[in-house]
Amino acid sequence: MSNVLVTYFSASGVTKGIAEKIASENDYDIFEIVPEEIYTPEDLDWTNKNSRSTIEMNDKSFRPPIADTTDVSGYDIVVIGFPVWWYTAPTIINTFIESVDLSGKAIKAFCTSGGSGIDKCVSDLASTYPDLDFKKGLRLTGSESSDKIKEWIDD
Ligand SMILES: Cc1cc2nc3c(=O)[nH]c(=O)nc-3n(C[C@H](O)[C@H](O)[C@H](O)COP(=O)(O)O)c2cc1C
Repeated sequence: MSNVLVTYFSASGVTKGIAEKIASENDYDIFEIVPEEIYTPEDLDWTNKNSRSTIEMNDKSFRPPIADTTDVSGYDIVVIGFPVWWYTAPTIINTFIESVDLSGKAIKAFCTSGGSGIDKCVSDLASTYPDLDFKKGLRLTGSESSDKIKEWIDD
């Protein structure tokens, strides 16, 4: 049996609900990636080119500071959940990835979104971190069966 850690970032609660469900149903440990400065609804306004999220996502080298990190050394599989922002993972996911040692671990990314898929998110992360082992990702809406999610994690 593999040791699984579920990590996630969630700005408005959707990803959080799904991550908590995955962790509680399977008895996995869970870690929330919390920004040092919480995103306000104004920060998340993607229709405003001057909002915090728009400005941040226009500079893919920016790393939004996180309040805390965690020890991933005891896990074989690290799940990373996030909302899609501008067709990819929010850069706070990069902050987290760079704060831990994920080498040798199977990384399983899942996203929630308004419709955008996970594949570009995973390929963007894989090209930024070519030495890490990103497995096939999954876009979740909350209506998927627990079995389907478990199968994806165990695959
Ligand atoms: C700044 C920003 C950019 C977004 N960009 C996309 C996008 O490119 N494609 C998409 O389908 N949804 C996009 N969304 C919608 C979110 O991915 C979706 O609402 C997600 O489920 C929110 O998750 P959360 O509540 O865990 O933060 C965006 C939302 C925000 C705030």
